[in-house]
Amino acid sequence: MSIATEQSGYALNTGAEPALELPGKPEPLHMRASETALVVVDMQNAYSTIGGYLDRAGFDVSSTGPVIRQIQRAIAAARAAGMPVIFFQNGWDAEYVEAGGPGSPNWYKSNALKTMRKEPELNGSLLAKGTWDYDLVDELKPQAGDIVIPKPRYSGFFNTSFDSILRSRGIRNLVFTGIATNVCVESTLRDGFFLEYFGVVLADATHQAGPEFIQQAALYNIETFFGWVSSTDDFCRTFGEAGTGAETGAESDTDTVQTESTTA
Ligand SMILES: C/C(=C/NC(N)=O)C(=O)O
Repeated sequence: MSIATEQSGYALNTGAEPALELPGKPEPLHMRASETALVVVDMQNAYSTIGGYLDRAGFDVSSTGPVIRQIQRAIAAARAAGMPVIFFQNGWDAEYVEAGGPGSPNWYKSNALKTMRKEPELNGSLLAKGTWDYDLVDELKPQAGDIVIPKPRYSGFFNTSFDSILRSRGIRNLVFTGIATNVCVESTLRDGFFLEYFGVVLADATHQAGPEFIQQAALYNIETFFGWVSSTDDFCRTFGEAGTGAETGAESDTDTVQTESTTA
């Protein structure tokens, strides 16, 4: 069985662009580049660099290097195919107002907030806008034409402009990369599922927060209940590998769409 995500009579689709088959589990998907976005979830120092939040909170981030390289390849392919690349950046204002206080479950469940309460000297340094921890990693800087969306909670749909950005562009398919598979990637893909978006994870371009079996559990959940699982190779082969990805590290804020986050 295969799934065709194109809709007949869709306003922004002239029908001239063929739907391409992306291999995946439990079955391949048929999608047009013009109806698809590559989503790069929270590739910040906090989540993938030694000394960042996850590392300080006791999670293993020692094997995120290959994930960064796969994301570079996926970004290069998406840009070459004319597909929007949407970067999420997770975190809050410097005073943590957006994180929510004791009236918010986030105050109790965020391991960043918990770590800072345990080690007060870290206060202000984890996931705060304007800090190294909040910054996207050097290898994955947005370029002109990319979209950057700050988000205050695990799901990229919550209190952000994500849904409006997607709907205004006629995007129906979301191809996910980033960290962490079992937290922000899965949360965003799940919310997208409820909003009728087709979500695909490139397994080797994601990394979990927790032991390796958590990665497998998240992928099982996605493949079985909420979406599809594919690979960077398949994505690049389907949409056209473009270069090595080395050029994706070049920083350029010109023309990058930086959307506002709302206060939690
Ligand atoms: C644990 C965690 C995960 N974030 C993410 N980007 O998946 C956090 O933000 O505390």
